[in-house]
Amino acid sequence: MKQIKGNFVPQALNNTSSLPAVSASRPLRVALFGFGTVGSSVARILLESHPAGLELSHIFNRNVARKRVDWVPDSVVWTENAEDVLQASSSNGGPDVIVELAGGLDPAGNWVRTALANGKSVVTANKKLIAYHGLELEAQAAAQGLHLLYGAAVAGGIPVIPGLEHGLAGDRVDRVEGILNGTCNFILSKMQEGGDYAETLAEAQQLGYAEADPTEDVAGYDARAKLSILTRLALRAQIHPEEIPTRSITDVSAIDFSYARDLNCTVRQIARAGRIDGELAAVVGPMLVPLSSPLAWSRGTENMVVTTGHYGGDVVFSGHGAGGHPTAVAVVSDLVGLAQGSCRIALPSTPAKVSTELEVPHYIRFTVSDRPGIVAAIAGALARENINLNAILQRPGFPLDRLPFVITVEPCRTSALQRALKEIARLPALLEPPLDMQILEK
Ligand SMILES: NC(=O)C1=CN([C@@H]2O[C@H](COP(=O)(O)OP(=O)(O)OC[C@H]3O[C@@H](n4cnc5c(N)ncnc54)[C@H](OP(=O)(O)O)[C@@H]3O)[C@@H](O)[C@H]2O)C=CC1
Ligand SMILES: N[C@@H](CC=O)C(=O)O
Repeated sequence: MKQIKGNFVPQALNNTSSLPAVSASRPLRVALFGFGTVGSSVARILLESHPAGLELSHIFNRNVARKRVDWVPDSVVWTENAEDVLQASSSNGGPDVIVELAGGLDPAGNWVRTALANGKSVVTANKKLIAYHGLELEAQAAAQGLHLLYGAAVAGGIPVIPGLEHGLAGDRVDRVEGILNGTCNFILSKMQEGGDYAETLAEAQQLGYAEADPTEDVAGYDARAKLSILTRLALRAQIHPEEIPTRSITDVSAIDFSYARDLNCTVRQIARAGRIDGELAAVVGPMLVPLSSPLAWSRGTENMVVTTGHYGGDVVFSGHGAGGHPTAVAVVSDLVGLAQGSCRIALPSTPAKVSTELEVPHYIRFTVSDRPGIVAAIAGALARENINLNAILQRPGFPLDRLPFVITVEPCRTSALQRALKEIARLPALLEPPLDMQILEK
């Protein structure tokens, strides 16, 4: 496996930009839209490191007065009027580049469209916007000889997007799999050590890792947006994020870590997509990860992406996938690329449909009011779908009126397992729907 860690600036391949480059008479003027966790870190790096060819000129945010900080020089314009900045001509003191760091589809999408329409290139970390409207926005940018860069949109500070575009364009990637949400990894890796779900989520919010609405993180919507971007760039298949079957981590509890440990595994939120028998399969959710897998070693906000290429084999990208400074590094790297006149490699992609059929082993946790015949009834429902049991695990010490136990099954088709679980869910002894998680095989 080849390891790529940290961040790198893509090599300039050609220069079709209509932007002034570093060698031009003045630096690129940069306007930040959004001065929150990532926006303030981008400002810090621009002002502390002074990357060549870049000048922070504007900061836009709603209710901007409360955002002012003394470490930003007086030359920077603070404003709460987005239109003024977007319409300001760059030949008359207006910005050359808009850095969108507010998040969400609207009004961020409109700012990006207006910026491009007014001749300004855009850098963004907004995975939701890119997952839902990236193709349209890239076409708008290209039509005007401008750039739309979003290296921070997947896996925060890890250069996965530049790595796919500049490092793996020569391969045919058949599979992409990994940990794409820092908040979920922060929560699950702390739960593995005995931490409490709600307390850890609150901590992730306080540290600026979570989305403005943390449901985006825990329900898997953030990871599925990132997976759809990766699927387009790595597998060259355009899929709508909402087509990806997605499961929340909220149903995972402490007992699942105990049973996972008995199986030499832990639990992580995994996003995976691949071509299987000519079909494109994609899924996001909590899964059992063998302790021997590098994915199990990730802690806190670490993300990890493993791509499998037809010619080059596995490549692993790892690092911090959330947090102001790591994410800002990716944003500033895009800006440095713009200032140096580098441009993205266009990776062609075509529309695809997501197959929901996978053939993988599963972990299923049942919570029952104990009575004779439950295991036989469950085994019968699985057998009717031709699903083979692998193991039955029952830890002692739980009350009989609320008993959690686990069955693992051999690789089986998703649709067959869903039919069996539907039948099992009707058993009167079941106190809650079974929790079903895929088990990663390596
Ligand atoms: N945080 C992270 O680790 C990562 C974040 N990202 C992405 O980066 C982007 C920014 O994230 P982050 O910095 O964490 O978010 P924050 O919520 O910390 O910052 C967003 C900023 O934008 C402002 N803002 C939001 N909506 C508007 C609006 N309609 N008008 C004016 N100002 C607005 C907010 O103002 P106010 O204070 O009033 O809410 C806030 O200052 C998002 O797209 C996120 O998904 C990507 C990778 C990692
Ligand atoms: N909320 C996201 C931030 C980075 O994309 C995460 O936790 O990964």
